[in-house]
Amino acid sequence: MVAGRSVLEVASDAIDGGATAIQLRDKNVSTRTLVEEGRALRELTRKRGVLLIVNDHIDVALAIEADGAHVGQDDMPAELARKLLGPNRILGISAGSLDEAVAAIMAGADYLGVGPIYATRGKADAGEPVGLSLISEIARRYTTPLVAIGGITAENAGEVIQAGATGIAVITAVVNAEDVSLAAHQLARAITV
Ligand SMILES: Cc1ncc(COP(=O)(O)OP(=O)(O)O)c(N)n1
Ligand SMILES: Cc1nc(C(=O)O)sc1CCOP(=O)(O)O
Ligand SMILES: [Mg+2]
Repeated sequence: MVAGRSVLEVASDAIDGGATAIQLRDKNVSTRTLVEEGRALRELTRKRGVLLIVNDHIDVALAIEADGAHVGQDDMPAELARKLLGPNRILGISAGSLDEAVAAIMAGADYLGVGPIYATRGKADAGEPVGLSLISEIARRYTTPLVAIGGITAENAGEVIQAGATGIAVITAVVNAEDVSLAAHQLARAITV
């Protein structure tokens, strides 16, 4: 459940609003439950033609035939994640510094999750905001797609894209919204150039 709504309902409404990828990120459930959520999301995302990425759990990503997985600096090492996922699934890797970005690109990241851009309530251990300059710095040097994350709203999403991000990843501004579909729509509009 997310803010009183099922994971499936939130994802479906977000897709209605324009989300092009859904990340299954649930820190508080058993692997069994994660697989159940993942299977339901796989069916939904296939039907709706959007990507499904599993956070942290490469085994679950493979088990539910997700499009890919996302790992951070404390998760499965990137090289092993790539090996386990194979060449065809999407591998996203978190980067909170230029050094981490370079290492992730060398390890075979298909995209980088760069953040936290702004202060966030979506991740307790996210650390201090890195700001837009890290996005610009990575974008100047590399062509790997950059997904900006952390404190992103419809109000600041435009400047994040202007700085060089390819896309945005959002929790609070979507899942806590009264109207999830409208919130996703406003975010999608804010990043449409
Ligand atoms: C798109 C995207 N970017 C970054 C993260 C964060 O991953 P991580 O640092 O492993 O932190 P947790 O999400 O696992 O708490 C992400 N999930 N997605
Ligand atoms: C899951 C996550 N990862 C981050 C990072 O910096 O890697 S920030 C974050 C939380 C994003 O939530 P919100 O959209 O509510 O700020
Ligand atoms: Mg992680």
